Amino acid sequence: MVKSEDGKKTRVNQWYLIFIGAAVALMLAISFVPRNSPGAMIDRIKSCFCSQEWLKYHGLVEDCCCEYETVDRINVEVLYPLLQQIVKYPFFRYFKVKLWCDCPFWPDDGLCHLRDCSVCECPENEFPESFRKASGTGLMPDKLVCQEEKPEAAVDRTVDAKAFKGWMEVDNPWTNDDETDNAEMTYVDLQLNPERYTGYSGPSVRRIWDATYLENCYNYPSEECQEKRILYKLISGLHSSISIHIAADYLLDEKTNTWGQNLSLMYDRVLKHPDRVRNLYFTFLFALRSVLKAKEYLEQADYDTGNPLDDMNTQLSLKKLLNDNQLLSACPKPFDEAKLWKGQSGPELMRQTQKQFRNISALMDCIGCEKCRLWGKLQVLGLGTALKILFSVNGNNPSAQRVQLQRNEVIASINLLNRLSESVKLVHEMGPSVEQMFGKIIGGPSDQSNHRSS
Ligand SMILES: Cc1cc2nc3c(=O)[nH]c(=O)nc-3n(C[C@H](O)[C@H](O)[C@H](O)COP(=O)(O)OP(=O)(O)OC[C@H]3O[C@@H](n4cnc5c(N)ncnc54)[C@H](O)[C@@H]3O)c2cc1C
Repeated sequence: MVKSEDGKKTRVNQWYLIFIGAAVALMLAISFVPRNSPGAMIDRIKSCFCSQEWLKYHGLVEDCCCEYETVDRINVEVLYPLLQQIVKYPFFRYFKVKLWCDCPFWPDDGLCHLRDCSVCECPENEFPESFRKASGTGLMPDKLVCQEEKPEAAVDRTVDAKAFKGWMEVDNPWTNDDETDNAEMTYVDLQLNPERYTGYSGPSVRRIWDATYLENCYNYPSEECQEKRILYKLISGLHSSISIHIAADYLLDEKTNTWGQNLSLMYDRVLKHPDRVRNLYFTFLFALRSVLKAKEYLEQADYDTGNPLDDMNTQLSLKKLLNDNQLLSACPKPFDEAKLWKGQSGPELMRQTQKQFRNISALMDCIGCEKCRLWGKLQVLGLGTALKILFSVNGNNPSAQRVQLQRNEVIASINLLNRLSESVKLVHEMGPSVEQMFGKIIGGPSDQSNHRSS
């Protein structure tokens, strides 16, 4: 009896010890999950996160006709998946761009004014025959380009030579570049050159952003005028999107070439500043409105690149996006352009703003990193095209002139919309937890212990 009582006690003690052991093991396991791994941290935070903070992004997006919650929903359910498909088709992959940097503002910069300051391309005889054929459309002349040294900043110029057919050539009054085909133009495959961290930083790029904000939008925020505010918000929204892409695809370890997310950078540059997040949503809705307004033109445009199946799918996917019931009923007019340029000073204000935006477009030629210049030019052309669509065409007046777009403008508009859609999705999905992590738990913006900032 006693023996069996003892045995019972021993068994109870054993179970007790096993239980304690398991609990200790579990606690140790939890504490050894890499605390600095962003994924692990986000999961831990998600479990105790209260979404109150994120409520600051709710209701109508300022100056727009659509709510934050609706934007997030239609983006995740409609826009993002369709745009991701569309930009991979040949028509939207190849962008024509002048990569030389002829900075018209500060020729003594030392970075950008020299045409022979960097990469030499392969001699013609080393270049595949099929690519050489495309040189008639401007593939090869850009032999020497300027850029800072980082290898990740260089543009990969490999293209599919079948993809080029002529389109209408009409000038865009909002942009600086002459978009017509000429010897300085290069075709670039955007899929080979993702917008991501390039290591481009320092005083030369600061000068460009400063010039963009200070010289062109210097009156903001005291400026009362809505039109000026809108130009500022477009640039700020684009800036947020560029920063989100840098943070989302960052070179975490140069030695091992490890790429990943830099959450502290995402927080410091964008999420910490609610106005920058709001401007991102604004710019997204502005770009979306312009694409929806050009629906008729986009549905009928010629997407022929010599790849019949891809070209048919390009048109079908675009039609699906432009006619999506969920999108059109949730957010029929994302932005109301008819409110602008009213009153006596309207036309003069429009001329001024157009000139300012052309300056911003010209500033892209001062960017001392090829890949940044490529995406800077594409997205500024996308914004210029949105401005052209919204303000050169009067949608309520059937006799008004129909919008005429160049092929490159269409490519820029859709790729810009896709970039903004990616950024909005990232901010929506990661914003609350990243904000909680860096704003509260770690102790604020100055904490850089997890990642190196550029
Ligand atoms: C057109 C363009 C494209 C670029 N593309 C790339 C790229 O693809 N990859 C890459 O690695 N680098 C790119 N860069 C460089 C990048 O944008 C930063 O300039 C660089 O990483 C240095 O960042 P920073 O910390 O100095 O802050 P920056 O981003 O340069 O910001 C400078 C200042 O502008 C203000 N500011 C910042 N964000 C906003 C905002 N959203 N709204 C209003 N004001 C703001 C702040 O006062 C900030 O201190 C690009 C630059 C330009 C001009």
